[in-house]
Amino acid sequence: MISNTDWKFGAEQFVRTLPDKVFVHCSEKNMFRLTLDGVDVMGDRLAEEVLEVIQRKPNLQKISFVAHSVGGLVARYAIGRLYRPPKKENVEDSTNGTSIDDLKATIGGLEPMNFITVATPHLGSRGNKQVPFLFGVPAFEKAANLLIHWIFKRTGRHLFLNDDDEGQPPLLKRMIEDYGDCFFMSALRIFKRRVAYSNVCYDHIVGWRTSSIRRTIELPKWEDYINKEYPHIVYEEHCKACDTEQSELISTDDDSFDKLEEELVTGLSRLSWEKVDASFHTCRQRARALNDDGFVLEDVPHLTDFLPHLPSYPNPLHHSHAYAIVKQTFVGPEDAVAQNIVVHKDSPRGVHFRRAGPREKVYFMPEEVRACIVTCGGLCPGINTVIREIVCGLNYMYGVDDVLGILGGYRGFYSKNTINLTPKVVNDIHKRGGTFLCTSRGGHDTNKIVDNIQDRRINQVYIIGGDGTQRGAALIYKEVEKRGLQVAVAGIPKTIDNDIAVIDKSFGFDTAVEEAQRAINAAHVEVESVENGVGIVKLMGRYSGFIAMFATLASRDVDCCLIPESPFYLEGPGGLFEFIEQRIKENGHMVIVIAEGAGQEYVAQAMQAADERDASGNRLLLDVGLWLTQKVKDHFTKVKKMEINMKYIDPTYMIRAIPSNASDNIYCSLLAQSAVHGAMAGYTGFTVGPVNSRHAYIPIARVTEAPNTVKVTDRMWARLLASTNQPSFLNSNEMLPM
Ligand SMILES: Nc1ncnc2c1ncn2[C@@H]1O[C@H](COP(=O)(O)OP(=O)(O)O)[C@@H](O)[C@H]1O
Ligand SMILES: O=P(O)(O)OC[C@H]1O[C@](O)(COP(=O)(O)O)[C@@H](O)[C@@H]1O
Ligand SMILES: [Mg+2]
Repeated sequence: MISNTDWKFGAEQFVRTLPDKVFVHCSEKNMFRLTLDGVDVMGDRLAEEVLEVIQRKPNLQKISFVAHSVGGLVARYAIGRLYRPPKKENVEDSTNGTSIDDLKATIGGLEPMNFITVATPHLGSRGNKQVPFLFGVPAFEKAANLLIHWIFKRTGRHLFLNDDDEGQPPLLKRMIEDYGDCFFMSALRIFKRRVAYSNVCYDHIVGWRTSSIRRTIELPKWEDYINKEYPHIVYEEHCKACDTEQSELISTDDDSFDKLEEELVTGLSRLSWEKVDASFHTCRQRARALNDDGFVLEDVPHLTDFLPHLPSYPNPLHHSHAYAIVKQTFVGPEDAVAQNIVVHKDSPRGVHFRRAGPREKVYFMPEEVRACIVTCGGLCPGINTVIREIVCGLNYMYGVDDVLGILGGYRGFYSKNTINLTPKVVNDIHKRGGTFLCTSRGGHDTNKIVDNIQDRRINQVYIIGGDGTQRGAALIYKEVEKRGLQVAVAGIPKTIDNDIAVIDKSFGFDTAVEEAQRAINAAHVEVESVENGVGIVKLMGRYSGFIAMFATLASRDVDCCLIPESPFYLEGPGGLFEFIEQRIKENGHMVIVIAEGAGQEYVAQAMQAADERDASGNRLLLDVGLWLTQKVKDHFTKVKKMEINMKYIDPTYMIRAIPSNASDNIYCSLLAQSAVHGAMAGYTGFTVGPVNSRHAYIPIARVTEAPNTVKVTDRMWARLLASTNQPSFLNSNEMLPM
């Protein structure tokens, strides 16, 4: 849905692009309920408004119209009123004696240039699938025809072609001729270009045919068309003027044939039109849907979306000796990464993301780049590797040497201190855990951050952080776009919990799983060495139990794994106590791994704790490991009168604080390089990450809209249950009192 604000924004951008050359007036005379007054009444108002503007701005020479929806019809009516025919008294050309038009026809005295309509119902809206939300059901369309004037008043009658002012033909029919003192067609004809933009799908009010002035039988070959620059444009056609006589009208017995509609198509086709079909298939960012095979590109924004005249330069990698031998140095402009790689023979190709990597052209001169890096949220192994590789990647691959480290998370943007990051400064940091730049939660103020970006003349922002951080990055990108700044915003997803959607896994997760083995192993050694030993290991995982699940699967020493996604209960048949007893009897000991977010409601109940939040708004977790240890101990000593040896290990922060392992180090380097390539190539508002093992640029909203959680209905969880043979706690709905 395009709103008033969107148009105002577009107008501002247009003026910004051509300062002093254009004046844009956004019509104000037909707002709100005034839109119900009828196309003619609104057209008269618009004509008056245009004349007032022309009077106020005597230097104007040319005029163009950009009109949306019914506004396109109103504008067509208005130009019919504003048309000024060529002056009659033609001047005699003294050189060859021929007569020439000294003055051409005008629109209100100005030279007509572009007449652009966007989703305008040129053929009206009655029947024949012209209003998609009526689903093409004739009964609905007939009912709408009868009822429309109750809702949309006079405008409704005009759109449904059932107006008959004093026996005159419907207005839209009158508008395909010069009619009375309105020069509808003459006016439209004298514009240099007429352009009709239409939505191929997902426009529930104005169908594709009526907005693109086409007959049902005229289906364009969308599948053969590719627009590399604007992927949401799925077809463009220059239709020449076609002067068909009314008698030659195409006629058919088909029910859907509507004579009046046919007359409108024929009438308007007497003029040439540029027709542009757009598809915003997923309603997310830029996306392109090709009609036949269901290929969808969920694209990321590019700086040229809002700075169309940004110059580009050859990628310096053209001259890199390292890349000289690579067969394909640059990623192809059409390369995409499929989100789903398991498909059926006939299934649509589905969602794809733009493949990450270096591009032929870059939109920054290396010496003009001032980049900054910020790290936010909790720690995670590998952050320093990402920082190091952004700095080195920018420097070694693109010759950028101005990189600032923002200290202490988002709030570091407001502090005076930054640190200059050079390859030398960051040379060894990947060997250390934590973040060289420090981090924080909370303190995100979009406007203040973007003010600082502007003040410091930063033009590339690399933001390393989890879901909260990426939400903040999306706001920064939006504000940058609103201000029209040449600033690329790149997000690098970080979280030890692996709770970020779309990407295969987050960096540091592997390291965490590996490190968790040491704690599990310690617990196992401890409980094996005593009688009736029960070990509990708490691992991180606020909402997602991935670390617990993978650590359990990897270790094989774990008897039971508890995660937030799979509720458990303690007492009664199928409960945890029963299982512990059984395992102790069988093996003499047992090990439980519990993710910190599991069973929180029980702990909160037991401790009568209030719902507390951290500075970022994340729920503060209660210590479920401690609670469970106490519960198990109480149950066996007090109820079962059985001596057990409890060992509780909480290695959470120890795991998070270590440097990344070898495979995470490589992963972090690739992430950083992909981010650098993306920003240099002018992409912005993106998160980078591997999708089915290939790095891709993903719209930020896609990774933040829902967290990645363990699907207990997937085979992976079944594998875990099979490996531990623990209860599935599936009858947890019939939970017994704790
Ligand atoms: N919805 C949000 N909008 C803007 N900024 C946010 C949002 N959620 C979190 N942030 C900011 O992102 C940073 C890190 O968020 P947090 O949730 O603590 O960690 P993580 O990004 O690792 O999930 C904090 O500075 C916080 O203020
Ligand atoms: O104590 P802190 O530093 O606030 O962090 C604790 C939380 O951070 C996490 O590591 C997740 O951090 P993020 O939200 O930054 O990804 C959780 O596993 C844990 O619950
Ligand atoms: Mg988070």
